[in-house]
Amino acid sequence: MTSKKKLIKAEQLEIVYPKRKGSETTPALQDISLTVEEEEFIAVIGKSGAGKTTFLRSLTGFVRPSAGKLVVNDIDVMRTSKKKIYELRRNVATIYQSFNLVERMTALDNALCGRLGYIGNIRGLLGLFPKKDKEFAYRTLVDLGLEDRVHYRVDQLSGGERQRVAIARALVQQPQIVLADEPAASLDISLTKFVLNTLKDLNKQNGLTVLVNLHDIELAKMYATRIIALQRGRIVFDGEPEKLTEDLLEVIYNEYEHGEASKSNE
Ligand SMILES: Nc1ncnc2c1ncn2[C@@H]1O[C@H](COP(=O)(O)OP(=O)(O)OP(=O)(O)O)[C@@H](O)[C@H]1O
Repeated sequence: MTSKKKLIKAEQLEIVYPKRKGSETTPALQDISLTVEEEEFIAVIGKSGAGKTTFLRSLTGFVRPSAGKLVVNDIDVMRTSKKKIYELRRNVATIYQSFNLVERMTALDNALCGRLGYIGNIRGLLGLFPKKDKEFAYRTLVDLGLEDRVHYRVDQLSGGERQRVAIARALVQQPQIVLADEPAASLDISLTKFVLNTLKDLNKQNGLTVLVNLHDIELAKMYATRIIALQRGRIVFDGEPEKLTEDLLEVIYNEYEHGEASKSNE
């Protein structure tokens, strides 16, 4: 049996954001040690502010770790050159909570942006994408149910349609890893499942590695083969979904309520 490639290796990773006026500096992430192998489908869960987005952003060098070690796709994110970071971002696509689309461009042109890492910004700005890239972007939008929206400007699309354009752009990139930050946020449940099914199919059929931040525990359990739970920047669970107990979920999601309750009982 061939062993799977380790795509992400984090060792005692710590991330501290610069201090804001009048606030204390507490690490957004601390003591994060984990390994992600190719073809995993991981859901990252935790309360708002637990560090989920920070973790995903660190994987493509958008947030710089303060301590520890982080290697993604054989690139040491903390010590590498800008050129290598761009190379990394070509192989690791991100679907953002806020989509990050170019509003005045069409769905097709936004999807084509997924090819920029391959042809360069200048050719991209001039729209000099190879025919096969254009066909691929078109097909991907059609597969995501946007056939009659391909030539619409993004600012004319609904939230769910924009989300699908953002997914198309990520898939057109043909990445090894997809990071999805709360892809369910602006979608109704049937569209959410459609998006997660799409990622799951690519995970199973093409070996795509997926890390997805999810608020919805039921969806996390339904789709992921591994769940990582964060609480105040630390990993409090990392394992198979069936091992995540109700008791632990209660601790992770109701910590503040319990804190308040215990204070009022003092
Ligand atoms: N740019 C920033 N500057 C300073 N602090 C930040 C910044 N971004 C996030 N934080 C802080 O880091 C912590 C983790 O935030 P993060 O956005 O990673 O959490 P999250 O689990 O993704 O939350 P949500 O589910 O609400 O998106 C929070 O305390 C947040 O206030």
